[in-house]
Amino acid sequence: MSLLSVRNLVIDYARTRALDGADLEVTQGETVGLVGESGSGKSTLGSAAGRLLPQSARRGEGEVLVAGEPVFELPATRLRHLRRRHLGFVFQDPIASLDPTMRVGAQLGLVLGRGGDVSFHLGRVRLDDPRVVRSYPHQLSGGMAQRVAIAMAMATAPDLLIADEPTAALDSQVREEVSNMVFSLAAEAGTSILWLSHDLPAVARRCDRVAVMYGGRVVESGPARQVLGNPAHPYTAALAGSAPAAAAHGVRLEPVPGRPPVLTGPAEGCAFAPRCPFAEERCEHERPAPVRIREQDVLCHRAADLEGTLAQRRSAPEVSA
Ligand SMILES: Nc1ncnc2c1ncn2[C@@H]1O[C@H](COP(=O)(O)OP(=O)(O)OP(=O)(O)O)[C@@H](O)[C@H]1O
Ligand code: NI
Repeated sequence: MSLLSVRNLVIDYARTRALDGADLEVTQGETVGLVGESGSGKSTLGSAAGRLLPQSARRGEGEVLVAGEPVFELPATRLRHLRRRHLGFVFQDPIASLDPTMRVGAQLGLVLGRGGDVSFHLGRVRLDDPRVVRSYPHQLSGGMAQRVAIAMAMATAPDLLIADEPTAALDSQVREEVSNMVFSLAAEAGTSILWLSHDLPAVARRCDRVAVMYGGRVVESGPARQVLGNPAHPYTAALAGSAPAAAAHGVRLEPVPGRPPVLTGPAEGCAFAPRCPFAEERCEHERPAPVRIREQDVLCHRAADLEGTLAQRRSAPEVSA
């Protein structure tokens, strides 16, 4: 069953078009990596799932269903219920997501409600030290604060956890530990994960499926190893081709020559066309409709012609970093 269903979602911030018709499905129990360069719309899509967008955001078209409920149409009480029962969020900056004026134990206690076992939930993220319960967020290291945030997000065993680069700000040793924690807690609870990330190798290792964003749309999605190992979209091929090198140097992905678009309205054609080595005339003027290539859903006019050629092209000079 589809737990999260995003259909043709259009989101604008004043003059910036952040989502330009994004589609995404997450089913029960699966882990989905959401990848793409900075500004491609990952955070906007993740936040839209809980209608947690900033005030300035406007939904133009499309819908978001969580457990079948239309998130943007719900009255406040049902929306609160949905967020509390079905969704969990963790963000990049754990300190900012915690209340600075409240001790950790008290915050977790609020989420758990009466009779909730605070030390049990802290124990699950290996923070059994009683001093943690009495600490204020700023007294914790980044890794500890993120574990508190994870304990809070997972305390209610949500159906879906949306994790927006929760390890990006952490040291590399802590990063692996925190990722392991999220994925094992979610597996135990049967929680699906939408994992927003720049770390392609980690997504390939951990996620069942991956969705690749470009210019506010999901341009390719499918089984993670298929999509990243045998891409059907030229953008995925470029991204996957340079990922290991980029990850090894600990830098954020900057894989494809040229700059990603900043849209101010609907893209006229394929947003990747100006950077695409395979673009034809129609790519500039016609918006690509989804096509199915093997196990992948792809937004590319040339996907069928290019089938089977992109995996080898990963080392070709025009698409590598
Ligand atoms: N609050 C905001 N106000 C105005 N524009 C915004 C706001 N948040 C995001 N944007 C713009 O919307 C587009 C999508 O941004 P978003 O943060 O969703 O991308 P992202 O893929 O999460 O990027 P990153 O990898 O850097 O986190 C970008 O052009 C960004 O500048
Ligand atoms: Ni983001």
